Amino acid sequence: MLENSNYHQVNREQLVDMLRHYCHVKDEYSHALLLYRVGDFYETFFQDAITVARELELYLTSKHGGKEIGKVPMAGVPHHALERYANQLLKKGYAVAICDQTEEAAIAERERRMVRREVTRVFTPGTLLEEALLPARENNFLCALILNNEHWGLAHGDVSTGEFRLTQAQGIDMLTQELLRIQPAEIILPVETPDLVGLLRPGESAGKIPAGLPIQFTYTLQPYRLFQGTNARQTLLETYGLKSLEGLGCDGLPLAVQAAGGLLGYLANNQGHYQTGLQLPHTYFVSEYMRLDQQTRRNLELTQTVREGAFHGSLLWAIDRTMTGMGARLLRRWLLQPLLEIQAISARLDTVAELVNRGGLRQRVREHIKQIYDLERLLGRVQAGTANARDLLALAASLFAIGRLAQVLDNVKSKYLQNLQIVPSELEALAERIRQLLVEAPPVTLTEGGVIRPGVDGELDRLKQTLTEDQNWIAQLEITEKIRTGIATLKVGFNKTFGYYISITRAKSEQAPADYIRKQTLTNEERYITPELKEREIRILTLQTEINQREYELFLQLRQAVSLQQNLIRPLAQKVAAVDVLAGFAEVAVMYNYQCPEIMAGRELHIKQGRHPVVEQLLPAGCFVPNDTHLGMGIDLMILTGPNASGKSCYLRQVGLIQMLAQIGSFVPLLQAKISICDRIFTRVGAVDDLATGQSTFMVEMCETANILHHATDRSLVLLDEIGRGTATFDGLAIAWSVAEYLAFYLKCRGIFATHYHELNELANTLKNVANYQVVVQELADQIVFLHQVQPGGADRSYGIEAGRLAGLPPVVINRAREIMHRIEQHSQITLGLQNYGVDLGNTQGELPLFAPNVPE
Ligand SMILES: Nc1ncnc2c1ncn2[C@@H]1O[C@H](COP(=O)(O)OP(=O)(O)OP(=O)(O)O)[C@@H](O)[C@H]1O
Repeated sequence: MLENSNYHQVNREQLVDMLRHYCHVKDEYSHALLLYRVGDFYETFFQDAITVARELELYLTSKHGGKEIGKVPMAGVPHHALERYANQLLKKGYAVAICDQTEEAAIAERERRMVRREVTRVFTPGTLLEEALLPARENNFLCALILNNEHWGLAHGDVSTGEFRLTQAQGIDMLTQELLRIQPAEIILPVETPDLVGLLRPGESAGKIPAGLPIQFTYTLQPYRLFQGTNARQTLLETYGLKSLEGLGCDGLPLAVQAAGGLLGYLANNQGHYQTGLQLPHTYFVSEYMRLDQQTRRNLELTQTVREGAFHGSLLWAIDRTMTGMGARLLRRWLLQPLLEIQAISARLDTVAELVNRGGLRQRVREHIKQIYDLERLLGRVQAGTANARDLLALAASLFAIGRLAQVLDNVKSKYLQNLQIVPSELEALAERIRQLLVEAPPVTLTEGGVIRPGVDGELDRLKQTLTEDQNWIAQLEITEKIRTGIATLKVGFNKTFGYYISITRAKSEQAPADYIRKQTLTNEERYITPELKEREIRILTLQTEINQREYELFLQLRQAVSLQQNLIRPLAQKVAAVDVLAGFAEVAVMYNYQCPEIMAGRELHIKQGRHPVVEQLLPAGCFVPNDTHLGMGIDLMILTGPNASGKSCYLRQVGLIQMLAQIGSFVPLLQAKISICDRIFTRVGAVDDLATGQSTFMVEMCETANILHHATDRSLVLLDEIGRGTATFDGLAIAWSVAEYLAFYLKCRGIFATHYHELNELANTLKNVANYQVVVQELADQIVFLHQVQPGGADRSYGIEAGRLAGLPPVVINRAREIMHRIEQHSQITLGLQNYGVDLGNTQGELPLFAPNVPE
């Protein structure tokens, strides 16, 4: 059977009709798995069957392919379980094309031909609209990317919400970081060679995509013509009915325009009758936001924890109190794109402050927001033509809820709240129209009637009136016929095959009047029709079809009316999302006693009694020990020492997270703060082998450190935890020392350097902008008590041996270690070198001093 797995190689002339058609469709959708409707199943054949059976753990069977051909592989899924199976395939990075029967099988059967089938939908990971396939609180982005040497253009859109953004910049590294921030479900790349067009699942793209791009995403290779300059520009202009691109802010960004054109072109080609509902694109620049590389996003555990990759325990988990999917998605974006402008941050902070100070207002705002559905996704379905009556009712209910929200905002002061004071009257009217038109609890399907209220459409009411009359006539028929025939057991019934009939028991069938036409004989009864009954029946069926059609028409008109207002609904949804996020910030601030930071230009970072936002929520209430931080005014670099598990890493991250929170416009976990804007936060935390790229722990550490030293500025915040641990002690110390020196002396960035090399405390003697801090512990006779307090001064020794003792190393090992330690300290060249290292760096201008090569005689 496996010899027939390649559909390209079978002789199509010899195939049975259906499989020939399958191959024909497959030619067009070769990049996707083709699920082909046959009766109650979606079947796959040839290689697709083998793949689907393997991926979904289905039974691989076979189908007769033709006399000369024999069996071909086949695997299928029941039609009602399509979404579930398609979802599994999509998660594994496949595209799935659905080829449906587009007419009643009975019609084709009657005409003795094959039932008509065509592809009605292509699911690709980045073009999903189906609610069941999408995570509610995260975006599902489709990216399009074009490279021109070092320059690149990037467009990303979410067809389920309508968001669409463009940018252009330089440098593959920056592009990679941007992709890692967006976490696209699918990336479209142009290729010149037509036979390469297709889909590369995660991990399959190595060597097939430009070097340096991350390979963990799904890439869809598409013909270059979609991206070609004039084509792309034309696609953009036509899609949005524009004359020029000037208003979009991307006119001078040819690569961004090409990427956007490529993305729209791909959607147009792939979405069958579904339309793209992407809103007008918004142009942004990476430089508008604080730059965070993937390493820092990961180390600060912004959206997931390092160890388990879990949401629980991440910063997002700690601060997300949003109540709508729109708010949750916006918060994620804000978190990964902290702001750089004081004014913009202050606008958010002012709103949070107002909602913190006015508790009643905050509660009312949140109450109303809770009643608002995911307007962005509802609108996405409206645009795609998949929204049903329930969706429109949810949309109307949301618009009403926004109206009520507007009313509680009548005397607010902050910008974000004022933005929601007025709901456009067109939208109020639209919500009213939806409510008046649709019944309260409509069915999911749209073509079987029962959707539109009585009294809203004269035509529909007239049809329904006639239908009722006919139905009443039939209901009466039983009574009148009983009287006419004198048969008390006479009944009027209905079945799908014969329609309405008059039923008389066999015993009484003799008494049937002459105008009764016998239709069916059963064991105990005879069934009849009369010409008039048949006529009424035809009328009823026709009326029912007309009513359903009219209802559907009215619904489509209503959906169209909603669609026409998308330019009013979308911005309103975004305003609601922003208030949802900010009201969530206020809620967190009140719950955990966060304070408003004073945001400043310059380099100052003053934190009084700062706390780690996540650890404090994970520890029992009141257990977290707050600590101060002062950087940027005299002291730029803190050398932080302290025993294992004393809290160094926690403190380091806490400072980074407070800085982050301030720049996304949230209150911060501390007593008082002055926080200056950072251009970037860099982190080097812990050591994890990067097995994926085959780098050792130490090499990963060095690469990350090199990246920091190349890119940090005096406006950056650098958080380093344990540099130089993965090599020999002396190498490690030497590297740690020179890195710290470079940061403080050359770069003058603000930073914290946590280390077990207490020798680094010597640096503070030579560099004025370096200060020593330690996390203090209390040493009792047989144990160390962790106080988690950060205090000025350096630890004069490390506590590694102590930690070993607490962990249960045998006493003989511990004692021997102490002895060795003592001897090393006495004879160490490092100690001697540091002791003799006497250049006053504080007075040195612009030159980095050299170590005195002070080897003892
Ligand atoms: N300020 C604090 N208040 C209360 N508990 C804290 C505080 N800081 C840290 N802890 C607790 O101490 C534990 C150890 O902290 P952390 O991992 O930061 O230590 P460390 O000094 O970096 O250790 P190592 O040097 O072994 O990496 C944390 O998991 C946390 O539960």
